[in-house]
Amino acid sequence: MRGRFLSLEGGEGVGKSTQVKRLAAALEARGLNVVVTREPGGTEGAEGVRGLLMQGDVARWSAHAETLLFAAARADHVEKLIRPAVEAGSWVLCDRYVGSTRAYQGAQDIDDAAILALHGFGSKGLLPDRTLVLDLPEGEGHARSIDRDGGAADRFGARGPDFHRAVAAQFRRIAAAEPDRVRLVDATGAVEAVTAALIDALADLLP
Ligand SMILES: Nc1ncnc2c1ncn2[C@@H]1O[C@H](COP(=O)(O)OP(=O)(O)OP(=O)(O)O)[C@@H](O)[C@H]1O
Ligand SMILES: Cc1cn([C@H]2C[C@H](O)[C@@H](COP(=O)(O)O)O2)c(=O)[nH]c1=O
Repeated sequence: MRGRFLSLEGGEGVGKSTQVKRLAAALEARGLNVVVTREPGGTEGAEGVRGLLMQGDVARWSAHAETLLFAAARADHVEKLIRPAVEAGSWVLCDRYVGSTRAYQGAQDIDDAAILALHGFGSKGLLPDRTLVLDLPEGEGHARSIDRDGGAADRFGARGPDFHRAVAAQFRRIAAAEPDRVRLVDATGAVEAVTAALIDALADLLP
């Protein structure tokens, strides 16, 4: 039987990595076989592209070049890991996916239709069965990231508050436009409360 494909999305420091692990444990406790992965990355080739994307100066890549690199990494990830695992019956939990391209590159004026067309070409348009977008009030994710990293930032984290506000707005726009597939989840509570809210937002998919 086919498994399921779920993605966790949201801005910097909202708790995606924390919740992917907790959600995986909760699904495994229900007897499901779970594969945890992330973007950019997840396969050897895509992790190589991650290095190119995350390191260096903010201006190292234009928004257009960045969009192509994310799509190329995703095509490899989908072909070699995500699609085979779902077809083999696993539940794949992905920390970021094409929603992040729509939000982060969309926030740099890359057209949403162009991103989806590229996704159609590179990854045969594979979309998660459910995308869970963790949402925090402005500045809270950044504050959590500073606590976690002590101020060190990659090419995206280093951008200013206007950029991160635009990213959050894009995530909210996507969730409002696709309410059946994409759910906005309040990430302000304690980790246990956020996990419970995520499981709630998946209830109709669970066996
Ligand atoms: N519900 C929560 N309440 C308070 N702190 C939290 C909560 N969830 C996660 N954190 C903490 O916030 C920090 C960021 O969490 P995490 O690394 O999971 O976020 P992320 O969304 O994966 O970040 P990034 O986008 O930068 O990869 C970590 O130090 C984590 O322990
Ligand atoms: C998949 C994807 C990611 N990004 C950005 C978002 C983050 O700033 C980094 C990834 O860092 P993380 O610590 O692993 O969350 O990359 C993006 O701009 N576009 C994308 O498609």
